[in-house]
Order: sequence, then structure tokens, then C-alpha cells
Amino acid sequence: MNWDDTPPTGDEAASERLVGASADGEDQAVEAALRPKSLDEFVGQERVREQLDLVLKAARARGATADHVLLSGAPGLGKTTLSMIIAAEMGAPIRITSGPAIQHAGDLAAILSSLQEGEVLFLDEIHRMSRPAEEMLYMAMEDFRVDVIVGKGPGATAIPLELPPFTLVGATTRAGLLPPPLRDRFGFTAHMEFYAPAELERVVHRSARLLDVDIDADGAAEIAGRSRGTPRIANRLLRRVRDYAQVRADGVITREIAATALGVYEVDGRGLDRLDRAVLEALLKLFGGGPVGLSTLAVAVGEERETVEEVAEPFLVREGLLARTPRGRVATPAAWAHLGLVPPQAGATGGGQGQLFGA
Ligand SMILES: Nc1ncnc2c1ncn2[C@@H]1O[C@H](COP(=O)(O)OP(=O)(O)OP(=O)(O)O)[C@@H](O)[C@H]1O
Repeated sequence: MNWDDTPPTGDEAASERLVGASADGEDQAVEAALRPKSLDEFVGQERVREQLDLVLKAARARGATADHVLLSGAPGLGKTTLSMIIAAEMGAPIRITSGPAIQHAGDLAAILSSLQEGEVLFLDEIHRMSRPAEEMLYMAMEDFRVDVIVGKGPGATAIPLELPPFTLVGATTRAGLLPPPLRDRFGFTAHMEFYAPAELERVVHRSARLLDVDIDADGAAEIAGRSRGTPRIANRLLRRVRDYAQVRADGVITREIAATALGVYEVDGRGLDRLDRAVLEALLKLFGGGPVGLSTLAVAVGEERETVEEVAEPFLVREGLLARTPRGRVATPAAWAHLGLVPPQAGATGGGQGQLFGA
């Protein structure tokens, strides 16, 4: 929370949002309890599940270690969960680390050399690893071997170190940022999509059961519809609605309770929060629907440019409410409809600034 006049940075704004996709402290505490433990329990992502099931069953039948797996997709879609399921299905232990935690090749060598045979190494944010570590990983993935460099300068020598076979599960939100030599070393790559509302309803029902929360079908549908295609957000909204149901009602989550509770938290029927709506409202009411430059839009809502661009816009674009064009940000007809506003007459759209501030 900012108490001064400094606009929040993108990261701060993202982390204090109820509909932010990254995990906050409370999420981390609860998520362990809510994680599906097997592929059968994992909701949705049918194609990924089927493909992964084949990869793991075949490896088990051969008595071999599973191929390296790359999982790409937005935060909160279940990449960590899936890596744990891979380990569980293979009956293997799992080690969890992340790209930013591996700054030096030596950090990676230490982890790799302490792996047990068949162990799953989950490397989150693999695109943020340092270049020397990345190069060491190429050889480790392909030959289960690393060269540890001892000494410096002309006297430095490379000592080869054999590794036990292991399965690397890499996770990234940006598969496009991975260098091709790294991408090519994964035997199986899965892209995780946003979840359909019906799938999120199943996530909500499952989590409600585990948290011992009473919820009916319409209540689950209401939460699912506001969860931006993301299980982590669905679980978080469920917890907030549960609080409301306990304090202000009889504890049972119905559609009405869910809608009222999420209204209190300023998450609207489509999952937009205060920031998203502020951006849309400025675009529509101040600039007639655009086009307007990002910086101008950011000033109008009192936020940093990065916050608008990285925190609010991706979801608005995905929802078809806002378009990024070479001339600036433009609202779509769906944006006008969502805020219950009437667009300017045909032919006048796009001239909003002129209408308001011109002549
Ligand atoms: N398919 C699913 N079925 C049920 N619950 C799920 C599913 N996917 C994710 N979840 C729940 O969503 C939460 C977030 O999942 P997870 O931590 O695996 O996401 P992630 O993609 O690894 O996120 P990040 O990129 O931020 O690490 C977990 O608590 C998990 O219980």
C-alpha cells in the first residue's frame, strides 16, 4: 500500500491486487493444501494432461527417467503444481529452484551434483537464468555431465563431473525468450492455456471441498466468471467470498453472496478490478475511446506507465476491451458496453480528444 503520493510501480501494484496472478504470502501458505496431487485430480488442460500422461507412462514402462519437460504459460495456471505431479507420478523426489536464484554456473553445478537418480529438478522462471549457468545446463540436460571450471585465467581447468539421470522441468511465462538451444533440449513442451469458466468452476468446487466451505453451483459459477481464467485467482476470490459469507451471512456461498462480496472487493462481473476499470473509464470518458498514447493514459489514471502497460492492459487486451494500435490505445465496442456507456456517433470514434479538447 502506498501512503505517499508516489504512484505504485508495476510490481507493487500487481502484488496488492486481489486479481493479480502472482502468488502473495497468503496464497503460498494455502496453495500447498489446494494443489492437486495427481494428473487425475488436475483440472482442465486436457491436451497437456493426456500428452504428459503418455510421456510419464512410457518412461515408467521403460524403467527410465522421464524426458525433460518445458511448461510455458501465464502465472497461476499450474506449472509448479504440474511439476510436483510429474515427480509424484514418477515416484521421484523433487527439488525446486528458480532462474533468478541461479546467478553463477557454480550455483547450478552444486544443485545438479547433489541430485539423486531420477529426481525432478523444477526450474521456475528458467528464462531468467544467467548465461553461463544456461550453457552449463545444455550439457547437463543432454549428456548428464557438467564441466566444473577450477581456477581462473590461463591456468583454469575443466573437471568433468558425471551426473545421475534426472528430469528437468522448466517453467516460463515467456517461452519466446528461451534461446533455441535450450528449448530444443526439452523432450516435451507444453503450453498452458487460460482456463475456461466451466473448468474454473471445478477448481472452485474442489478447493471449497478441501477448505470445508459450503458453496452451491451458482456461487461457484459467479466466482469462476470473475477469476480471469486463472486457478490461483479463483482460489483467492473463493477465500475472500468465504470470509464475507461467514461474517455477513450464514456461511453458505450462493451467487448473490459471491457477487456482493466481490463487489465489496471491487472485482466486477468480468473480473476487472479498480485499476482495470479506471484505465477503461479514462480511455472512454476522457479520450472518447482513443486512440490515446500510453503515457497520457497513465497520467490520466495517476499510475506509472509500466503499471498500466504491464498490470492492467494484458487482461483488457485479452478480454477484447482494449486494443494496442500504432496510433495509441483504443477501446473496443465491448469496452463501451461493459461500462454501460454509449460510444460517440459512427465516424466520430477515434476523434475523442478532438471532441473534448479541440476547438
Ligand atoms: N489445473 C488445476 N486444478 C486445480 N488447481 C489448480 C490447477 N492449476 C493450478 N491450481 C491451483 O492454483 C494455484 C497456483 O498454481 P501454481 O502455483 O502451480 O501456478 P504456477 O503456474 O506455477 O504459478 P507461478 O508461475 O506464479 O509459479 C495452486 O494452489 C493450485 O492449487
